[in-house]
Amino acid sequence: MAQVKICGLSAPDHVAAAVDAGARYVGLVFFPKSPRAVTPDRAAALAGAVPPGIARVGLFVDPDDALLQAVLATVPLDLIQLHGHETPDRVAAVRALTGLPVMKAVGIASAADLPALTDYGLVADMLLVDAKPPRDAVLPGGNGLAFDWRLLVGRRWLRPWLLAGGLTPQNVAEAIRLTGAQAVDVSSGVETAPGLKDPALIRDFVAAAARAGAVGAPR
Ligand SMILES: O=C(O)c1ccccc1N[C@@H]1O[C@H](COP(=O)(O)O)[C@@H](O)[C@H]1O
Repeated sequence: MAQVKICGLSAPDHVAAAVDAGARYVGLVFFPKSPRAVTPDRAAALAGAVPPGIARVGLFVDPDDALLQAVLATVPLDLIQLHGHETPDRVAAVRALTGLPVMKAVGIASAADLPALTDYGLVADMLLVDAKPPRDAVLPGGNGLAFDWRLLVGRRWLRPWLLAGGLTPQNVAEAIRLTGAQAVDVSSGVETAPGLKDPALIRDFVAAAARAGAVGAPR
């Protein structure tokens, strides 16, 4: 059964929908340019409504130490997601600073992007294999863009990984079947407008991922 992360939750009913549907991870975005961004106070209230056993993931884009410390002083997080241009050294530094496991996102557009997953696997606790954003994109992720999943066939990395990028209730089963992903991450694909999560789409997504994972090739 594939595990699911629902990212970009910004309202209590989004969190309730993700929890009720069976998500294993919930994501809170601390990147001001995102339509899903939350303040630390709002995030603290949302994180407080997440039951034990579901990981609260804080998503950051090239954060400085001050931002990480300010958020962590207010918001109980279980995992840090780095979704910018953080170097391997910076990933290691964020782990040391926060004392939390770090998931590093790597953007994929072609086979030339795959070695970065090996490099980051040496320092991160988890990997997020996402679509590479277009050059002029405002957001480095959360754009609803998929990549060619066939690039991942037969690949293995040092760390547990999640597949992301343009996943939807309609395509997640095929993505899992092709890549063998044991965990998937979604934001735009369970929204009716940027930042507006839809409980029915969240339910459909988790159900589709669970069904696909039950018959998919585990790794
Ligand atoms: O969701 C955002 O707003 C976001 C902002 C900045 C960096 C990453 C962001 N989201 C992450 O991107 C993946 C893919 O999103 P999508 O499903 O294609 O919309 C998502 O899973 C988030 O982890």
